[in-house]
Amino acid sequence: MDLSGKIAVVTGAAMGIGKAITEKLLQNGATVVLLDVNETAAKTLMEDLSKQYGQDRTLFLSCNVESEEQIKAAFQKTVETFGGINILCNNAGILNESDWEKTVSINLLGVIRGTYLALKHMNKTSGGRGGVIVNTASMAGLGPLISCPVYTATKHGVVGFTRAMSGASTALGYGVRFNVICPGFVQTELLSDPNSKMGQFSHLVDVIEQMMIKDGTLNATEVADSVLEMVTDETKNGAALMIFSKGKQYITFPSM
Ligand SMILES: NC(=O)c1ccc[n+]([C@@H]2O[C@H](COP(=O)([O-])OP(=O)(O)OC[C@H]3O[C@@H](n4cnc5c(N)ncnc54)[C@H](O)[C@@H]3O)[C@@H](O)[C@H]2O)c1
Ligand SMILES: CC/C=C\C[C@H](O)/C=C/C=C\C=C\C=C\[C@@H](O)[C@@H](O)C/C=C\CCC(=O)O
Repeated sequence: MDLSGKIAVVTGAAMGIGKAITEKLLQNGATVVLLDVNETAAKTLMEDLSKQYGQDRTLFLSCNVESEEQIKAAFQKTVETFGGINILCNNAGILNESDWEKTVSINLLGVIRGTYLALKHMNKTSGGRGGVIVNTASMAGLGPLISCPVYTATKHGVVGFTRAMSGASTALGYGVRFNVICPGFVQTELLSDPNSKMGQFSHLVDVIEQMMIKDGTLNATEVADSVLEMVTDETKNGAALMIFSKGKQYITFPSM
């Protein structure tokens, strides 16, 4: 897929992996709509992006992925401004084992909500352009992080939802590809002060620290490179890509 003229929406775009995905898509010719709740970070980023790419290839909309109303409005504004949606990156996510219901609401329900609302504009059977949706899971979506059981559950859910949506989209002729990225540890705000995010499991923080020492960490740009691959490679549909400091691997799942 050539990204020139394509319209992308990225959630959680103001910082970390979402910011890197945004920059990567802009570098490759797309127009990007940034959705985030952190208006301060977003506005600072937008100043930089506008200088680098011009005013007409980016738009920031304050949007909480927990809100159906806010996502619906953001997608409507996107279509009104740029004519449609070709690419969606459901990236927004948190790690909070204390407020685990919020973690589920953002990490899993937010991905489902964003997908279903975007399909109203992307689904070819209802007048959409088709395109691709790439969801951000985690390596914790492939195997358990024992210090973060709810986070693990949300990311397993994102992997399963993405793969099922890929099958449904193909079977129903939506013209929309679905792929999921499963990064290891990435140097972002989410990884800061892990002890404060693990709630009743904070005594297990040393497990995480040992894993980070053993497995190393990625930078957000390395993750964004993999997102670009899954967006542009039109053979990728239903793919889950594990990304770790020593490389990346497409996951083969048991055939049902
Ligand atoms: N950092 C890691 O080690 C790592 C590894 C694998 C997967 N991930 C996943 O990558 C994604 C991005 O995380 P990150 O590491 O860049 O974290 P981050 O905290 O740096 O960035 C997350 C962004 O999402 C935004 N956000 C949070 N809640 C939101 C909401 N309700 N609505 C809209 N935006 C919201 C934040 O404001 C922030 O800009 C998450 O889904 C996370 O689970 C992170
Ligand atoms: C505090 C969590 C920080 C970030 C979450 C983010 O999504 C990053 C996840 C990175 C790696 C996840 C790895 C999951 C591995 C599982 O498959 C399993 O193998 C780990 C289980 C126990 C690890 C014990 C050990 O190997 O030492």
